[in-house]
Amino acid sequence: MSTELSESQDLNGLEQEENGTTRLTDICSGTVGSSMASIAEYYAGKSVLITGATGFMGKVLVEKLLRSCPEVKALYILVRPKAGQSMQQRVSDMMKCKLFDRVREDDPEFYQKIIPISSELTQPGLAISPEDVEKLGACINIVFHCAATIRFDEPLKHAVQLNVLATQQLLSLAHQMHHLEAFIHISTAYANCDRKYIDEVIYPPPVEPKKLIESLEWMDDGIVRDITPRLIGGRPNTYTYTKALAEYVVQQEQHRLNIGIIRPSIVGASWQEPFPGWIDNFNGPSGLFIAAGKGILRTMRASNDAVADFIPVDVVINLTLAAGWYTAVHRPKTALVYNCTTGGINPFHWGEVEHHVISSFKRNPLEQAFRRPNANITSNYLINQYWILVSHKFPALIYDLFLRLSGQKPQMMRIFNRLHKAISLLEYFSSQDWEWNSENMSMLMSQLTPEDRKTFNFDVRQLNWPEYIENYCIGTKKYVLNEDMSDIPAARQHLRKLRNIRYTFNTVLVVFIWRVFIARSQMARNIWYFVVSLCFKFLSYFRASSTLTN
Ligand SMILES: CCCCCCCCCCCCCCCCCC(=O)SCCNC(=O)CCNC(=O)[C@H](O)C(C)(C)COP(=O)(O)OP(=O)(O)OC[C@H]1O[C@@H](n2cnc3c(N)ncnc32)[C@H](O)[C@@H]1OP(=O)(O)O
Ligand SMILES: NC(=O)C1=CN([C@@H]2O[C@H](COP(=O)(O)OP(=O)(O)OC[C@H]3O[C@@H](n4cnc5c(N)ncnc54)[C@H](OP(=O)(O)O)[C@@H]3O)[C@@H](O)[C@H]2O)C=CC1
Repeated sequence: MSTELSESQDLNGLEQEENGTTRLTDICSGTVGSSMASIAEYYAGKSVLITGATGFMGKVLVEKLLRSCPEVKALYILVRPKAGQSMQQRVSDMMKCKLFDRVREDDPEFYQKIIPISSELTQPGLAISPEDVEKLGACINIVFHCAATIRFDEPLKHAVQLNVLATQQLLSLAHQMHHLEAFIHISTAYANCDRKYIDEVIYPPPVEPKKLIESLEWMDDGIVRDITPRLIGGRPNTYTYTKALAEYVVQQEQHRLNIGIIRPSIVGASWQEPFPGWIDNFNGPSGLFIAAGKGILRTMRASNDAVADFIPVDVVINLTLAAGWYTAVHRPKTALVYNCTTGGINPFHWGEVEHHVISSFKRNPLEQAFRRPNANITSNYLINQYWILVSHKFPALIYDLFLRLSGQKPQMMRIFNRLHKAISLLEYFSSQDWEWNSENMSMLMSQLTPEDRKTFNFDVRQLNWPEYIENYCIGTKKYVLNEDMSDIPAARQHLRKLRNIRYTFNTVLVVFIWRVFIARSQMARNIWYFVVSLCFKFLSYFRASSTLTN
């Protein structure tokens, strides 16, 4: 099929818009796209460098590459020793993980393709040995940079060190790679959350990163802590601030490297691959889902009608691999940004999240729940404070009292304090709406062959949210909490016990309040006698009518 290209479009299928946005244009679908190698063919024989491979998204990336691009030559992963475990021990533990079951089935020797490289990203030169630098320089074809600190309460200095400086150092390393074809940087859709409409462009940075890095070098931690709120301005935390700076740092290299930037929104459990519901951490909404499932989280500030922009981890990874392929094959002149979001295509709202999470945990309860799952979200500050008092603090107090009386250590108040800290950091994202342009994601899809569209599916129009949330909740039970599905009948029984305790407690409370009331008020006594005599009259009427009919 031949298609004429307009003057504003180059042969790579890229279009530079007036506002600086670089777009993939659908005009090259069926021209360049059909004449190219498929994604798996492209990765065949390639050596890939991955940072953050031990993290949530990194692991899924490694798994997908090994499973769907079986001819890939080698995956070099930058890993540090951690928590008393050596680098080798960590990598071998990672490969035993259930996530790799399908790859293991296909190729039991898959681990031979994974080559760990010792690296601590906060150190000069990323603490990579000169021999390893040479090795990487000689063989790497594609870099996927996933590593970051994703903590919302990270001190600014450390967040800059890891999210900005390490990115800069990785780019320097990339310059030494003689066969590099693409550098893919994982950012976040919230890097520019101080804006309501977010296009697929790199916005001017809040501060020149070089100047900030120089200033932070001489400032002590106290000064940095004091000026952090002023520096981050409209952003809620150091994470989004430093991710925005990192994008700018990456963009500076766009004329020397082929760059793609992926901006996922709230990354959740897997949708389809390697199996539905894979999740292995408490980050983002997962910890709150679990807290709701355990009956601990009862109230939270969120806007029912705001879009909950979840994106399944397998969708992000499929898009990332497709973007790696596209960047390497088409070598765009400027960095391409992919907003990897669902809100504009297949919106789902926080009110719906609440409904489906709670009903899912009622069907598939977690073990040893504190109370029956029942959480309400509200955008009203006062209502939320009221429920925090009644449904969080009061039960925690009673339970801790019970623990104390039975000679155990109180713990519920501590758990609630941690929950409230997490909520205070997350509420910003659940209380408002953003609009992302995700045209590059749709356009990239149009560049794939029908086969690749299936193997590297990132078409979120097909996502059925209730089903996804159900699998997500089951995933938190199975893979985060390591609970057995065969225990569900016992967990249901436990919920019934909790319901009976609640009924009994409520009845005792009502009788108690009523007794106190009756003792103090003549009017309450009169109402009480009236209700009791009415009941007696009813009873005698029924007795009489049943005697007559007999
Ligand atoms: C039904 C209603 C539902 C409504 C739901 C509404 C949900 C709204 C959610 C909005 C989410 C918005 C996310 C926005 C994401 C932006 C996207 C990104 O780019 S950014 C990417 C997203 N980035 C983020 O999401 C980062 C956000 N998280 C943070 O910044 C921090 O975790 C923290 C500050 C919240 C808590 O810090 P701290 O108190 O210091 O606690 P640590 O973390 O250090 O954990 C200590 C230990 O406790 C363990 N554990 C944790 N939770 C639980 C739990 N629930 N249980 C049991 N255990 C739990 C944990 O495993 C750890 O164990 P170990 O390893 O020691 O053995
Ligand atoms: N999860 C989400 O909701 C979203 C994530 N993102 C982005 O996706 C990327 C991956 O996130 P995710 O997988 O969830 O994060 P994780 O926290 O699960 O993983 C972070 C990875 O970075 C590595 N890392 C952190 N510090 C260092 C260090 N000093 N030296 C070497 N390696 C280090 C970690 O290694 P180690 O195991 O040794 O700690 C880990 O492999 C990040 O760039 C994040 O900004 C974007 C949007 C949403």
